[in-house]
Amino acid sequence: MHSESDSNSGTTWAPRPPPAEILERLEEYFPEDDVDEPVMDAPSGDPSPAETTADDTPKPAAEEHAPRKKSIRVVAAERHRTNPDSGAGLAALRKRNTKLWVDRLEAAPTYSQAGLERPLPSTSAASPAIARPVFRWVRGELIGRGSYGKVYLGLNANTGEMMAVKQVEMPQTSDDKNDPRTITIVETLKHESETLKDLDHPNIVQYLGFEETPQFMSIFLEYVPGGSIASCLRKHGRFDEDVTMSFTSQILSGLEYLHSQGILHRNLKGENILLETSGTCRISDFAIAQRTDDIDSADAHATMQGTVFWMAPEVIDAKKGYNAKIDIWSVGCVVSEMWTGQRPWSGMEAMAVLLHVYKTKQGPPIPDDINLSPLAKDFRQKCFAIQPDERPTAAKLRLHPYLELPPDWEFTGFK
Ligand SMILES: Nc1ncnc2c1ncn2[C@@H]1O[C@H](COP(=O)(O)OP(=O)(O)OP(=O)(O)O)[C@@H](O)[C@H]1O
Repeated sequence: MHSESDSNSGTTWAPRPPPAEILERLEEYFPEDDVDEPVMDAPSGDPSPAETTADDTPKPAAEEHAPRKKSIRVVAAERHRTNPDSGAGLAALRKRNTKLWVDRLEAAPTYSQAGLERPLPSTSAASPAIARPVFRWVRGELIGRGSYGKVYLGLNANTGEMMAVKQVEMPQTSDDKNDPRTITIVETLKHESETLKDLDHPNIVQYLGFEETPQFMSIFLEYVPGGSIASCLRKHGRFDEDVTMSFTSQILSGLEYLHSQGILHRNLKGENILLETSGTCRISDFAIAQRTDDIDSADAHATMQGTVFWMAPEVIDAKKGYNAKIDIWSVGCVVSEMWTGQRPWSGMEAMAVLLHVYKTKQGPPIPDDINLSPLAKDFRQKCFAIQPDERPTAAKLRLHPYLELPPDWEFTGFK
């Protein structure tokens, strides 16, 4: 088994293994299943899901009744050959194809190889009437752990696509079923699924599906191999300015989209921004995201939610409510992380920060040895304006001259 630290044996800077490496050592990353056992139906001429269109043309009888069996390794290798992981454009295309494939299965569910397949109930808990879609998947090694669940590597055995599977255990005993913490954990994952399921943007982690079995509730997400901004800062130290500018623009682009959908993220921090090896940022962790009818007006029922070091003053003093501008403050904190290589308010305990921000309404300081340009200082000031209304929207902040990069700039990894 691989730990987070030893799984980076490839040539990439990314702390998680890239799909090509996983493919090479599939049996190590998916130890719970026999990846070489021929199990997947593979009628001759079956197109890869990425090429699949709604083709109802009847097949010759001989072809229809002569299924071959393929192993998961073969399916995954075929997928990787036709669609190697490379860049946001392809990734976006791949995401839509995966969704299509699930829809297609929904229309014609097949239940065959026991043990390998796990039936998916409706992608929406609120619409139980929909036929249960199926895709067969296998669970691999643990790649992350959060306060609400565990995240595993997963493989869609129908398409060969790598996934991240965020799972929580379903309560089994009557004590568990009445335990408020267990109930919260399950409800939180359902809430995250509901929030993510309709989102589609290159800077938001792509949702692929939802499953509930008697043992587990799971959501399927696109596998993002680069780790988080926070883990890359821990590994490589503070980023070069152009990388910080690029990542900030992308975070703001994802946030502009989220706000346009009436969603407040409420927990933006370096740990929750995942990276593709191409340098594409994906906002993740929608556990406490909130839908609102009007992102500009302060919600009277707002509660103190989020992670203290990234929290805006009006979240700490939530009596008057807050609006989407709390996410802009948090963006300022994430940019501080990238400038300094440290979490905001480094060296201070949560309670002290809470009191300090409540009293002073100031953003986290930048150490003296870090010289910010006048444009960077202006950007920072705008994020940490005390009055939420004086903070720019994500759409406006994205146009700040601090973020201007040469048009031919490309991410080439961390030094
Ligand atoms: N799509 C993904 N691809 C790769 N790794 C992922 C993916 N989603 C999550 N992870 C990993 O799993 C970890 C935990 O995920 P996540 O933050 O979503 O869980 P959580 O329980 O909501 O955490 P939190 O305590 O921050 O609320 C992440 O830090 C990341 O390392």
